[in-house]
Amino acid sequence: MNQSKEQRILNFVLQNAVRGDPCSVVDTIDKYCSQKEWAMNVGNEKGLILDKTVEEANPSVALELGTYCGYSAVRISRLLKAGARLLTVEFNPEFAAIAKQMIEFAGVQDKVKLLEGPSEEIIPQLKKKYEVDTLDFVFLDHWKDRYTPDTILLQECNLLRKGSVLLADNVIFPGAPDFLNYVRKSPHFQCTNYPSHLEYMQVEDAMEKAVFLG
Ligand SMILES: O=C(NCCc1nnc(-c2ccc3[nH]cnc3c2)[nH]1)c1cc(-c2ccc(F)cc2)cc(O)c1O
Ligand SMILES: [Mg+2]
Repeated sequence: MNQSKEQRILNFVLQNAVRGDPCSVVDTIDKYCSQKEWAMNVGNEKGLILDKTVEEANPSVALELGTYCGYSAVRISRLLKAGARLLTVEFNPEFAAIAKQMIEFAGVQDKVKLLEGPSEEIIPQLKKKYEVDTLDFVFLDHWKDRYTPDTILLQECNLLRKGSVLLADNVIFPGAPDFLNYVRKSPHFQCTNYPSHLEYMQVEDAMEKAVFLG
């Protein structure tokens, strides 16, 4: 049975990155995906925007929607203060299995909890089952048509507080036009756009930051 692209990415990391070193895992994935096979990791250019936004928010509890191979889970968790945690949601069991190994190899498993299932099922469980009060930071990088319904669901579940930071990937390509419309028109969000490029390509993309105003 031939390997999946995601398995090839993981194998390249296991053979070329430094175990327990999140930066080397991130750099090794970027090396593979820019030189060998494109993959939908946030990448290094948008990754720097992600880094700055996480550092500014300095979250105690962060949520990621769309784990994929775990690139941004490793990237985010390497910046978390002691005791802070990242919950990351992945729908696809094959991706989740790869991400779990990627997270463990990077040595960030104590900061990251990987939740398998659809976001619309997991978000309503965060308070009771995963002991979340409110979320300080949310990275939206899952199916682009889920950004808006899940942003509404987060509010309905009282998971956002004044100052909660949402950061959305791919608002230009593949695009999340309804999400941009929703947060920019809502009186409950203060939005900032960060023009960038699609990971490993010269195609225009952007990230959108939406701070919840309560
Ligand atoms: O689809 C993307 N990302 C989503 C993966 C995912 N990984 N997990 C989920 C999930 C997780 C819980 C969910 N709950 C309900 N749906 C769910 C979906 N979705 C994506 C696609 C591209 C892309 C660009 C150019 C192309 F030519 C083709 C593709 C670029 C990107 O940066 C992306 O992020
Ligand atoms: Mg993305």
